[in-house]
Amino acid sequence: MAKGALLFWNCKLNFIVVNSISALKDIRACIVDLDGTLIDTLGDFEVALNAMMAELGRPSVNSSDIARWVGKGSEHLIKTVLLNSFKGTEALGDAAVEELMPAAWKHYQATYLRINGQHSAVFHGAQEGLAALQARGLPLACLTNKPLDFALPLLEAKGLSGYFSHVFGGDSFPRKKPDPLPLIETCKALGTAPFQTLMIGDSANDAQAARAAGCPVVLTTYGYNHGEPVEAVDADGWVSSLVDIEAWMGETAGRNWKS
Ligand SMILES: O=C(O)COP(=O)(O)O
Ligand SMILES: [Mg+2]
Repeated sequence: MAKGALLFWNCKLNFIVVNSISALKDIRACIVDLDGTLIDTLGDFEVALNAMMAELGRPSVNSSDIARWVGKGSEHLIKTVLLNSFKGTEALGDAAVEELMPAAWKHYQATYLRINGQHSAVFHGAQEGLAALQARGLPLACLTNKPLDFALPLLEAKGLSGYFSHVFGGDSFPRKKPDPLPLIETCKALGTAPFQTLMIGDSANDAQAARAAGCPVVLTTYGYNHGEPVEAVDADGWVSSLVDIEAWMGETAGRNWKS
């Protein structure tokens, strides 16, 4: 977190930390990440990955490791889990993992699609936060590294689909976050310039992609940031609940900030 950042507490004791108020002045649309920002999906990942590991005769994986590895899409997650699976001292090398990938993906996808959303929960304040941004007239897009076939039914099952004019997944564009391409393409779909389009995410992936695309970025303090403190990531601000973001935009006039 930058020195001189401003800290604002609201009456519900959520908090907001702001590095750059000017970055949030001209926001005309928002891009919202999914896993770790809107929905706590660790339970779904754990069930799908462990069903896959059982099918492949590999040891199970725990949710704290998954929290460190999630965020760069399914293929990256499956490979990381396989590369870090040990039977005693026996580990899988890169070639063995590559060979297992088609079967691993088939098992993972089958279970994920079957249990999608059953072990996941919308984060406190996320739905209210989307509603407040929508009520302000801001078009919203969901941009996740999750495959689109996983993201669409999950948003539907959790009652969040209606907030988004567009939903893009990790397979919607040739490259995923932290590459800026998905953000640039999402801005085009929203019809706003990157500097007018706020990225709301939970990890360095979202922030790096936003910086490279020229979008302002706010991060949540509660998601999955590869096991690293999210406050150390280069961003324009941090929130403990999405419910506060809309108020924060209004807050740039007549604000009640504390240093
Ligand atoms: O890597 C994933 O599957 C999900 O990542 P997200 O944080 O971009 O939604
Ligand atoms: Mg995320």
